[in-house]
Amino acid sequence: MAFVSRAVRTAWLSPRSCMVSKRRSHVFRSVSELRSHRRDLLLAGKTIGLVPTMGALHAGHLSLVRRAAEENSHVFVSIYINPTQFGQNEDLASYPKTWDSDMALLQDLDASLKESGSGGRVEAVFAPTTKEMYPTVPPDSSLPGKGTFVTITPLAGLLEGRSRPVFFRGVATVCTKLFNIVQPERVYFGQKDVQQSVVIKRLVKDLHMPIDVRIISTERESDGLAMSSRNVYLGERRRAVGVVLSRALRAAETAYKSGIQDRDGILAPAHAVLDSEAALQSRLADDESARFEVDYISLADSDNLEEVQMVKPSQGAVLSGAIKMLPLTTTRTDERLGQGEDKLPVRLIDNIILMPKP
Ligand SMILES: Nc1ncnc2c1ncn2[C@@H]1O[C@H](COP(=O)(O)OP(=O)(O)OP(=O)(O)O)[C@@H](O)[C@H]1O
Ligand SMILES: CC(C)(CO)[C@@H](O)C(=O)[O-]
Ligand code: BAL
Repeated sequence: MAFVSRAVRTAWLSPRSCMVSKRRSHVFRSVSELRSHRRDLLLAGKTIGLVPTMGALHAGHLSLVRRAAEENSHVFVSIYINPTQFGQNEDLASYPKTWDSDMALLQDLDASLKESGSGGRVEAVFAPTTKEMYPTVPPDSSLPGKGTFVTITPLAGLLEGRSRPVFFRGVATVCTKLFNIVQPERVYFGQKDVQQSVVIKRLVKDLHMPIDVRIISTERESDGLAMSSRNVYLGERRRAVGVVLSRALRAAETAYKSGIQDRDGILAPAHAVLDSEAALQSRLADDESARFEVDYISLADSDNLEEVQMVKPSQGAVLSGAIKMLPLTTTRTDERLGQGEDKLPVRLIDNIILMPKP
């Protein structure tokens, strides 16, 4: 049954929460209420797994929550679209918000955890206001920017950081805040955002945070596209072409698995897949093509994400990439468009870990 704390809290309002078989869970908006509840749980000997998210939940997020429930008695999910990680020309304003379905998904998952009778529960959602998260000065996405920030160099400037210069400063800062507020035993992040996972591990190590960082494998659509909240921007045409990134990385992985260790030998098949798809799209008419730009294809060291020329079989490496699906210039009335009618560019990222070989 639900833990009763002194904290003021809001029961989830979905009609499903009225069903007897479901447990009451809590939504915290303020730091002080959450802390009070967390203290009670600590005194009761409970363990907390935190899953930080920006909402618009999908099966990838749920796999993190499920793992957290296997390893902790209580799971906290944060839902907060953090402004400081969005550059000034990025999609902060249009980032998908699906609060009701997020709550329903978490509640259904909690009900199935209860039914299975094993593991922890989805205890609480932390959905703070921006004033609560940035109490002193309004969040700033400019460089150098005003505020209290956590920066991790040079790691945060590589790969994603080259195209999104404030991204990891924002992520490291907001995660430090979340970790300080929730004080979880364990935190759960997705492999899909591989550089983010390396940044978080570094943050926890360098700032001596007593937290275990767990990285959970990427959930994919049946054709291989990595699930992502931003996929809702992809209508059917861009969605079909977007899988090219995953195909390209798989081709490179196949080369590695066949025994190739040098950078060019591993990456050439990935570039061949991307070039051939780009050529195909450029031959199609504007109302049939979905064009994209390749930001990077990287073969890097798994600890510091510096590019490598050779993969040492004993160490493996990280193969990662990013492409930008360009807005459609001409749409047809007979096609299904994405959120925003395919007028927004969409950045897709993906990666594969090249495992060390025995
Ligand atoms: N397909 C996935 N499989 C496993 N974990 C995922 C997947 N997608 C996202 N995550 C993880 O969920 C957490 C929250 O991510 P976030 O809310 O930004 O969702 P997202 O799908 O990555 O959205 P975005 O489109 O912003 O990249 C992160 O740790 C992220 O790595
Ligand atoms: C970790 C995170 C919740 C920080 O805002 C975000 O970057 C995300 O959802 O991956
Ligand atoms: N999934 C990482 C959050 C972002 O891209 O802003």
